[in-house]
Amino acid sequence: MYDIELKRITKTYLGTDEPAVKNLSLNVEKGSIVTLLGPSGCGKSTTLRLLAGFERANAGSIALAGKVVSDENTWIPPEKRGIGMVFQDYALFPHLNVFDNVGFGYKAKDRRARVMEVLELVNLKGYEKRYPYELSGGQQQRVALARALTRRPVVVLLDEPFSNLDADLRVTMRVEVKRIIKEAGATAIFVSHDQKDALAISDKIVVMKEGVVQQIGSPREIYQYPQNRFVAGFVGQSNILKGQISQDGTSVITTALGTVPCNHTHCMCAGEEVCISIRPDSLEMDTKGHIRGRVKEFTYTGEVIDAVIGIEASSGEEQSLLVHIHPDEDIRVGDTISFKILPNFVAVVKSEE
Ligand SMILES: Nc1ncnc2c1ncn2[C@@H]1O[C@H](COP(=O)(O)OP(=O)(O)OP(=O)(O)O)[C@@H](O)[C@H]1O
Repeated sequence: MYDIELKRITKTYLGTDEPAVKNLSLNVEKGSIVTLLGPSGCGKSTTLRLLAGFERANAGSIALAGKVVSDENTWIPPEKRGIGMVFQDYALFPHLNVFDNVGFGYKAKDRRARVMEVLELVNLKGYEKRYPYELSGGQQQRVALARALTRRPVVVLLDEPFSNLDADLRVTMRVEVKRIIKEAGATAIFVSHDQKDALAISDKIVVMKEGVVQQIGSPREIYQYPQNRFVAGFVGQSNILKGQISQDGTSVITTALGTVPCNHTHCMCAGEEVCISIRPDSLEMDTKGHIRGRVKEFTYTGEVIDAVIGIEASSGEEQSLLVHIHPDEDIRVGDTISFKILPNFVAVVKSEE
């Protein structure tokens, strides 16, 4: 059962030529968390606004919990769509305390009990009488989320909810927000331009560029097996190489750096010329490895060493590869290092999206 069904949605704003969203189709299963991920201007906020009913699509249909809310002949206004929203700046009412913010617009008999229930869910019991200015950024976000959940919405929409939080709090709130949404049993759509947020929080990620969906998949699918060059470069780092599938059609690709193993064998034909994406994680230092190169530069980040390795290609030219090296290794610029390639983070990618 899908809680959200978008069918061939197109939206062109008045006075513009190019659609902000082109022919977008997406089904979201009940209780799952989906992130719309992409660079600025890719159409993710427009998609959220179409779902909320703040904008109307030029073509296509939108159904929520099995009921059409927008198509050529149907228009259900935002307040009747059963949607909870969390805005980027939280949009709390400054003159209302936490209890009244969370209970705002909720007039049912169980108001007190329901507000206390959601406050407990977001771990803010005891904060009912505080005003927004008396709360930290993370607490304000919890209030915003609680308010979005009070009316038991079919769908919760969250627009860049982590962008105002500092790095540490962001990591904590990713885990917390996911827990809260799952415990509430809500179906949620996030908008984000941050790949780490998207990978951490989502059941499914929709990668968008210029209004067009590039790939829909689980975080693991998107990271391990990006379908095109854009996804490979936008979600994480990647080395893109040209290669040729081996003539016997096995999962081996011949490149200027030698042969590369690849587990992801979709759309492969023997002898086909392809592009491959090799994540920096799939190159492992190994004295017996057949790829040898010279350290050109590196950055120590604590978790990993980001190194650029210059490798002599079969053409005689030097090719640079981005590699993640264990932070324990004591490498210097100019060192010669050998690598082997692990197939798990190698994918054939389309060059055109
Ligand atoms: N009200 C509007 N009128 C005209 N064009 C608009 C309007 N809102 C957005 N656009 C255009 O539509 C395209 C998609 O914008 P949208 O806000 O959906 O992108 P986004 O991916 O959410 O970007 P950001 O991350 O910067 O918010 C952009 O080219 C933008 O300039």
